[in-house]
Amino acid sequence: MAPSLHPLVDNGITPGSSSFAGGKLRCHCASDKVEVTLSSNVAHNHACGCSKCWKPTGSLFSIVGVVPRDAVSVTANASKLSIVDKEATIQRNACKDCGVHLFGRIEKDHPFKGLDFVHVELSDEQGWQEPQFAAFVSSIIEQGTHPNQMDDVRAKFKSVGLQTYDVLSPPLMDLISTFTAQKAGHIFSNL
Ligand SMILES: N[C@@H](CCC(=O)N[C@@H](CSCO)C(=O)NCC(=O)O)C(=O)O
Ligand SMILES: [Zn+2]
Ligand SMILES: [Zn+2]
Repeated sequence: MAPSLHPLVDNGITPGSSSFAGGKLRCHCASDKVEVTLSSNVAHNHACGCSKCWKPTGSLFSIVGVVPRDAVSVTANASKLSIVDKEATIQRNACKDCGVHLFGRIEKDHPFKGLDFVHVELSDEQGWQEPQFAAFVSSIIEQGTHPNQMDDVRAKFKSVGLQTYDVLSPPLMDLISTFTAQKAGHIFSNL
């Protein structure tokens, strides 16, 4: 049987709703769940194959999107949260008991500072933006996927309509490079 890419991808993509304005994320604990309330839908939602993003058990990919950090509030059991790696660019706040990542925040100077990374599958509401692309696809090899499986993985994403990238999508790569160029003194009008 083919390995699961992610439950939100394996059987085809369900479109989200453009009028959806957010909802609640909850960790996997049986009781005293950490709850995070989002007052916005996500953007740039994507499958991520990197080793750092939280994935459900048995899945090769995470599904992760961004929301403005002002749209994120911890509304229950905040004391169970702990930062996985304080040195990482994205400080992933995980539940100490079940390990689920509730939100990832960037504190350092970075093109994505101001955006928090979240996993919409932690919500039981419908309407979240559907995955738009697959990122860091080759990174799954670093976690043990055999290189000869990569054609199948990329073909599966293609079959559900998702483009694959080995870093991020072109719009996000352009944002990163624009930030780097501005730091170097380039001035772009009409951005
Ligand atoms: N091959 C590495 C890649 C790790 C990586 O750079 N991950 C990206 C994407 S996370 C969501 O798209 C990143 O921005 N990381 C910053 C951070 O995690 O702090 C691997 O697989 O580990
Ligand atoms: Zn938990
Ligand atoms: Zn990732």
